[in-house]
Amino acid sequence: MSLAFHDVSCTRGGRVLFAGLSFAIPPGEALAVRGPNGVGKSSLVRLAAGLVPPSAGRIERPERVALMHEGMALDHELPLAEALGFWAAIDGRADRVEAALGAVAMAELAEVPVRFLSTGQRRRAALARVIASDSALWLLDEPANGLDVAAVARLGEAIAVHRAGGGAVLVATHVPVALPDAREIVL
Ligand SMILES: Nc1ncnc2c1ncn2[C@@H]1O[C@H](COP(=O)(O)OP(=O)(O)OP(=O)(O)O)[C@@H](O)[C@H]1O
Repeated sequence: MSLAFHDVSCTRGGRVLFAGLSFAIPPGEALAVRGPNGVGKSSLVRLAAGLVPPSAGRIERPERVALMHEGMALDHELPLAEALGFWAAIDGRADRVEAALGAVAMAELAEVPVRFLSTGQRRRAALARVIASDSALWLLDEPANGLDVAAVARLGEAIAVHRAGGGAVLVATHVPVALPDAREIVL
């Protein structure tokens, strides 16, 4: 099992966002989390990542988890490939940077400093960081925000490749992202 929530409750700012939530994402599977603004999608992703504790219940996750959310956490001063390489080296996967840049169609931007990237390019760079990490579980919070149609399609392809290799994915999204056979939770 890649990720499992057992009777999980989430309370933020004294308000219960959800309670008694149970689901599992086996290897190779995807789960889409949908719902209106402020309902708790990002909070669910943060719980899944272990960044905030559940107010009740238990969460199982694999050792290697990759999180993509609003912040990008790439060094703005470094060329893109180097900024990605910093994190990939920590993950012991420095050899994956080139392929990850190719998967998000950014190979030609490898030498461009991160601070010059456009909004959509920054999202794609964040996805490249996830791809390079070679983590069993991807947690993607609004990964399609700011992406053009072609980039959304490549996001869908990257997810499909990850799943075909036995990876699991949780996607919180407003935008339709191609997730064939994905289960869905509506908060
Ligand atoms: N650290 C916090 N302290 C208090 N309240 C919080 C905290 N973090 C989130 N909240 C509240 O919890 C609720 C859910 O927030 P969350 O970001 O999980 O929603 P969301 O479904 O991802 O929304 P959106 O679609 O707008 O991204 C919101 O009302 C938010 O104000």
